Amino acid sequence: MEVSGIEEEEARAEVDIWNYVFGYAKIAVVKCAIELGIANVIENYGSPMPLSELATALRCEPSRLYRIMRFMVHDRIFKQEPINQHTVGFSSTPLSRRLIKDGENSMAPFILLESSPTWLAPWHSLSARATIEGCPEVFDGVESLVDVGGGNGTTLSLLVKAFPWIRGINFDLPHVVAVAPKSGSIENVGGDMFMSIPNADAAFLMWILHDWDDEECIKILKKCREAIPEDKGKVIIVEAALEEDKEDDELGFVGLMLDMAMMAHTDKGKERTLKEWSYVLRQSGFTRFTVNPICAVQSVIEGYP
Ligand SMILES: C[S@@+](CC[C@H](N)C(=O)[O-])C[C@H]1O[C@@H](n2cnc3c(N)ncnc32)[C@H](O)[C@@H]1O
Ligand SMILES: O=c1cc(-c2ccc(O)cc2)oc2c(O)c(O)ccc12
Repeated sequence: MEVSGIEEEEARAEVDIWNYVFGYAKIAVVKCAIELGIANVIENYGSPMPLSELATALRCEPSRLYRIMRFMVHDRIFKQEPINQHTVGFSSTPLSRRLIKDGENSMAPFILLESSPTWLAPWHSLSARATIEGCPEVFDGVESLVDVGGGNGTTLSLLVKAFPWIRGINFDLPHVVAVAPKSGSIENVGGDMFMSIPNADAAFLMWILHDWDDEECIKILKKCREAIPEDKGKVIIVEAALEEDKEDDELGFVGLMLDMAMMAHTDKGKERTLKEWSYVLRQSGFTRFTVNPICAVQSVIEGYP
C-alpha cells in the first residue's frame, strides 16, 4: 500500500475509534429528545423555531438545550435555518419526524426500548404497516389467520382492517390475552405455542422466531404446520433474512445490529440468514418457501407444507 493510503487509513481509524468510544452519545441524545418531545414541539411550530421559544416550550435551560440541538443539527436530525438577519431557527426533517411520539412513522418506542431494555411500550405494530403496504397479495385467499404470539392484538387488528375478509385469531400466553382489548372481528385465544396453536388458513408470526434457537423454532413451526390445512395452508413470517457476503448494504447492517439486540435481550434468540430459514422451515415439514422484501429490515417469508 502507498504511504498516502496508509495515512488515510490511519486518519480514518482515528475518527472511527472515537465513534466507538462515544457511540452511546447518539442514542443518549435521541432518547433525551424523545423524552422532552423536541420533535413534536418543532413540528407543531410549523416554521423555523428559535432556541428561545423552544427552551420556553420545553421548560429547558437554553444553553444546555442549545448544545443538544447543535449535536442533532450536526447529525442532520434537525435543520437550522435563518429566521431573520440575527436569528436562526430549528426545523423538522424526515429523520426528526421519526422521533415524534405517536407519529405516523415514529421509531420513538424502539429507541426507548433499546436504550432502556425494561421499557416495553406499544412497539408492536411497526413492521405491520410495511407488510400491509409491501406485500398485500400474501393475504389473498386467506379466510382465517392466527397471529401466533400476537401480544395485545395490535398487529392483527391492523391486518384485519386492511384485509376485512380475514377472520382473525390473536393467540398468545393466557396472561397476555387476558388483558388484550376485546374486538368484534378478533377472537383472543390463550395458550402455549409449543403445545398447540388454533387452526386457521394461515399462521402469522412477526418477531417471534428471532426470540428462539433453531430447535425451539422448529417446535413452534411444527405446531403451526399442524394448525394449517395441508392443501392451501401457509405460515407467514415477518423477520429479517440476513444475506451473507453482501457488502455496503446499509439495511443489511441494521439486520446485524438487530442480531446484537437479540443477543442482548434474549436467551438464545438470533436473526437468521436465508440458509438458516431454509433449515428451520424444512426441518418443520415445509417443502418450499418464498422471501418477499418489504420496506423494512424484515422480509415477509411464506412457508408452504
Ligand atoms: C416480541 S413479542 C411479539 C409480539 C407481536 N407478534 C408483535 O409483532 O407485536 C413476542 C410475543 O410472544 C409471546 N409468547 C412468548 N412465549 C409464548 C408461548 N409459549 N406461547 C404463545 N405466545 C408466546 C409473548 O407473550 C409476546 O407477546
Ligand atoms: O430489542 C428488541 C428489538 C426487537 C426488534 C427490533 C427491530 C425490529 O424491526 C423488530 C424487532 O425485537 C425484540 C424482541 O422481539 C424481543 O423479544 C426482545 C427484544 C427485542
